[in-house]
Amino acid sequence: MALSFTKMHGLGNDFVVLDGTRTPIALDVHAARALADRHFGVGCDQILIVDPPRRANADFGYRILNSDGSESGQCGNGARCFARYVREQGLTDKTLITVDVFDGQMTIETLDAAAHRYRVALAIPAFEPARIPLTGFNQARSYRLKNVAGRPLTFAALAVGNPHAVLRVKDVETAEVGLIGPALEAHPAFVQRVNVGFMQVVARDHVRLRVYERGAGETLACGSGAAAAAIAGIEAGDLDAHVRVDLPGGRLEVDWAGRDEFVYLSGPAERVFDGKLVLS
Ligand SMILES: N[C@@H](CCC[C@H](N)C(=O)O)C(=O)O
Repeated sequence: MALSFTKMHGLGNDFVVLDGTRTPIALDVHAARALADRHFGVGCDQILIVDPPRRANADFGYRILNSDGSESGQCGNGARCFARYVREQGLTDKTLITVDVFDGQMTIETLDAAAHRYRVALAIPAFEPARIPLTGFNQARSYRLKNVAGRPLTFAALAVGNPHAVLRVKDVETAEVGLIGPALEAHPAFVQRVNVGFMQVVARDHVRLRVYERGAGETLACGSGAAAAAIAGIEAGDLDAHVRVDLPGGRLEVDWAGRDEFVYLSGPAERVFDGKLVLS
């Protein structure tokens, strides 16, 4: 049996995209890991599956699997690639699509089809610890853990469909991403693990960011991480409502008008190649 796929990326955060609208796609942890493996498989940070909608008002369903086989409720860079994919595969010609994600819905707008730029209304951020989920704390602007990889750590925490911790650093280049990232990702306070962002504030409308992603390690860009970092900075009073986020793979734009509002993420979506997997 052969399975068609498309390799895509958003600022180097790379994906294998599969169409599950015609034939249902079930990938267990082992199959997902094998597909995402950069040496023995196609290789990617995440696998994105386009599903039929789960609710009457949606156009599609969206499943996201990390390279370690775990499932996530959100992938911002993937959402832009998703929109490009469904249009180019002829699955829709809409310029505004509504997509069912794990625990909600998001809309994705084509800003410029020729330049492949998209804007995603990602989620209304959640700050309540139970919704992140983060245990052992009451809701606060910042949280402190005494010992993460031997260091005391202060961070903001929120969910935008998936969980994020955001740490402030002086310089993203020298941030201890490889040490703190995996230690906080797996800290027992985050019962479903967490994506860990390291944010350097450059100006009120500009940050630099690196993200150690849950289930994938450090990536060249993380869309939901960019949104979470901008929100954390806006909540702290250090950033304005429009933020340019520079990641190792390039720039994303985030807009957030405040509590109870959707956060918007804008950026590119690139198609790399199409292929066929022969499944034994
Ligand atoms: N690359 C993503 C986030 C993918 C999921 C994440 N690793 C998680 O487990 O929540 C993005 O662009 O948002």
